[in-house]
Amino acid sequence: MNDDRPLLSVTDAGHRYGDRFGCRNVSFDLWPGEVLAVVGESGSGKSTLLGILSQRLRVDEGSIRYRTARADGSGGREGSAEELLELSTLSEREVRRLWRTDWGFVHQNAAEGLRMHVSAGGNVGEPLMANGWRHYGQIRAKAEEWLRRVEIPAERIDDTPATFSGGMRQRVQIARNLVFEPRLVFMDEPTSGLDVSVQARLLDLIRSLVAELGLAVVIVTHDLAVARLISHRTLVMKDGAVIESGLTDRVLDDPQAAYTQLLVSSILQG
Ligand SMILES: Nc1ncnc2c1ncn2[C@@H]1O[C@H](COP(=O)(O)OP(=O)(O)OP(=O)(O)O)[C@@H](O)[C@H]1O
Repeated sequence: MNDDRPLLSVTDAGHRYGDRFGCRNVSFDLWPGEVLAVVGESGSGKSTLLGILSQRLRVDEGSIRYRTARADGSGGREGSAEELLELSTLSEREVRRLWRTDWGFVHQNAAEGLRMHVSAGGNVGEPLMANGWRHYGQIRAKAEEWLRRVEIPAERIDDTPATFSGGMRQRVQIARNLVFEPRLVFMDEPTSGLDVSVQARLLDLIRSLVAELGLAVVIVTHDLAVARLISHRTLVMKDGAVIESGLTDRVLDDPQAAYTQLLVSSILQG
């Protein structure tokens, strides 16, 4: 993999709801292996930004380019064939292919990212089948391996996520999203709503898997502690615009924008 060029290049991107912008003039590059946190208060445009990056929402302004390693169509996976895709020009089929081979999405609500009444093993095996795996034993072995990696006890492989705790569901969701070796993973508040101790363990797990696999991640969170723990760089959003960005430690330890200073100090005051 050529790591010297960004995987994702966002230039002045925006999305409009009617005549109002949900986010606007957003620019950044994301490299393989890099975790970018998007923080800001409710209504600041975080979900809208995640929406246009992941092609769930239309890009009304600007450009989002993604560097894929795999040639489109019926051909094999000549990993060396790289292609720079302008997301707004892709067909639905091309976007679906990216979801199958390149992109993962970890939702806040596990029910959106999992099939709650399919076994944990089935949830993790499905993306492999979508990528052409046919041999049942191999699929099952890979699902077992991934459930182990996310610390789900082997004896729970045939149980459904509906019977799991919140933390376990998120871990299955992570396994389902990483098993096919994506290059870019979107995460929308993946740890909120969980107990603090469960949250800390899950963040640790995410951090180690992301480092091990060299994934690029865009994580939306309203929790600066999450950004601190997991991200290399942080974008701070307010009223649909990026008001500050930089290395996470710099942004949180030495915030330049008055709004970021306020965010950081409100956390310090508890
Ligand atoms: N479907 C929609 N229709 C109209 N306006 C919307 C819609 N979704 C979001 N907005 C508006 O766009 C702006 C950004 O919202 P967005 O949901 O992206 O913020 P957010 O930072 O993700 O908030 P939260 O943390 O509460 O999810 C807000 O002003 C919001 O009211």
